Amino acid sequence: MSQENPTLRWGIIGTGLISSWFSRDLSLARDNAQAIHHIQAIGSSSIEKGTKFVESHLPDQKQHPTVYGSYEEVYRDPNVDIIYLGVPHAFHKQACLEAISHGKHVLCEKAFTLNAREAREVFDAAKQKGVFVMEAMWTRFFPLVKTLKKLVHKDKVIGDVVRVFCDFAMNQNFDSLGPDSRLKNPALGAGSLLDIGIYSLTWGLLTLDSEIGDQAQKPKVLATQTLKDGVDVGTSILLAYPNGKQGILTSNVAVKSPAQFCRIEGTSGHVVVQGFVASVPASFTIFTEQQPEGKQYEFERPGRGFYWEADSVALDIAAGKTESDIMPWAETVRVLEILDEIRAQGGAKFPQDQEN
Ligand SMILES: NC(=O)C1=CN([C@@H]2O[C@H](COP(=O)(O)OP(=O)(O)OC[C@H]3O[C@@H](n4cnc5c(N)ncnc54)[C@H](OP(=O)(O)O)[C@@H]3O)[C@@H](O)[C@H]2O)C=CC1
Ligand SMILES: O=C1OC[C@@H](O)[C@H](O)[C@H]1O
Repeated sequence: MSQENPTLRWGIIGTGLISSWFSRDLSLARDNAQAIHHIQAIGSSSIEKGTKFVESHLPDQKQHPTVYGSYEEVYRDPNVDIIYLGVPHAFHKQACLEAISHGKHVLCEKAFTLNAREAREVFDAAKQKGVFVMEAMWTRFFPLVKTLKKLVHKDKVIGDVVRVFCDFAMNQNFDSLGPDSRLKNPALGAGSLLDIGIYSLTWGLLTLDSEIGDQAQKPKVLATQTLKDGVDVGTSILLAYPNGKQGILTSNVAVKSPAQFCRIEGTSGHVVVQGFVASVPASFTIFTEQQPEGKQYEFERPGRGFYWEADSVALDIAAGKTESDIMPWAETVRVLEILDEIRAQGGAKFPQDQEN
């Protein structure tokens, strides 16, 4: 690691599954790290839970993080540079606004907010405070994705992209979940779409178009959802682009997708992306007339791969930026506008949609 690598001091909010994955990855020793990450503080609903989190997931930290029994104390901690939000979607807007009001930078889990209106409110606040804010759509930061985008959009290895299929399905044992689960309670943003369908949509958007945010083309959106007690357990999306390209993108909480979760079809070949699920691509294979047997590209991924987005955030903040070029504010808003349209057509509603 070079001396010039920037250092970020993180305050982790919420001690559930994703915070454990993210914190462990930040603590991983890596050869090609581009930043130094310190977990400075943990914010939890109780000191006991926060302490247990540190013991379970960060036992080897040289300097143990400060554990707070509230989120607000983390926002107030002068030794914290950036807040990582690992709480259910429904709390993202309020937590972002509170962190920003204390002048903290924010990396907020996907889905960034419940709808596009909430996201605009957060970005307006970030703009006023001049702080960095980003949706933690970590998959976009995988080296695999960067390489794939170059091969598809710049080198045109499969000609012009015509169709993209992507599926993220996993059995979440929906029927056995309690009513307070974030995967079951509409007030917590439950449903396959914001939890996992957002990845299928992401693969469609980044492979059907080389541009993102305001520069991207605006596809027509057609969608249907299967609802159980008002929660979508399955969503199917068709993105229809003005020039005829189509994305067929799906999510489901009752079955598991096969490992080949994405196929990108072009005028002179196709690419298959493989991985355990669509959030964690591991390799892809390019099939062309010249290589009908396929050429596979594999990528190393020590730990889980959350450090790629974290390094990118650290470099952006060190450069004085308030948003990422890879996941800019306009792209987060665009994704949420599409998710809003899908829900309007499919029928999944959140109580917060009614708020002004
Ligand atoms: N990038 C990725 O791969 C993944 C991203 N996620 C995203 O992370 C977020 C959190 O998901 P996940 O970690 O699975 O959720 P968990 O239920 O495992 O943890 C959420 C944590 O948020 C805090 N919390 C505050 N209020 C509530 C509430 N009313 N109900 C439940 N938890 C509450 C709790 O921490 P405490 O008690 O300590 O305050 C809880 O442990 C979601 O937005 C999800 O989309 C999730 C999994 C993977
Ligand atoms: O982002 C996610 O990816 C992995 C899933 O297990 C999880 O439910 C989801 O939030």
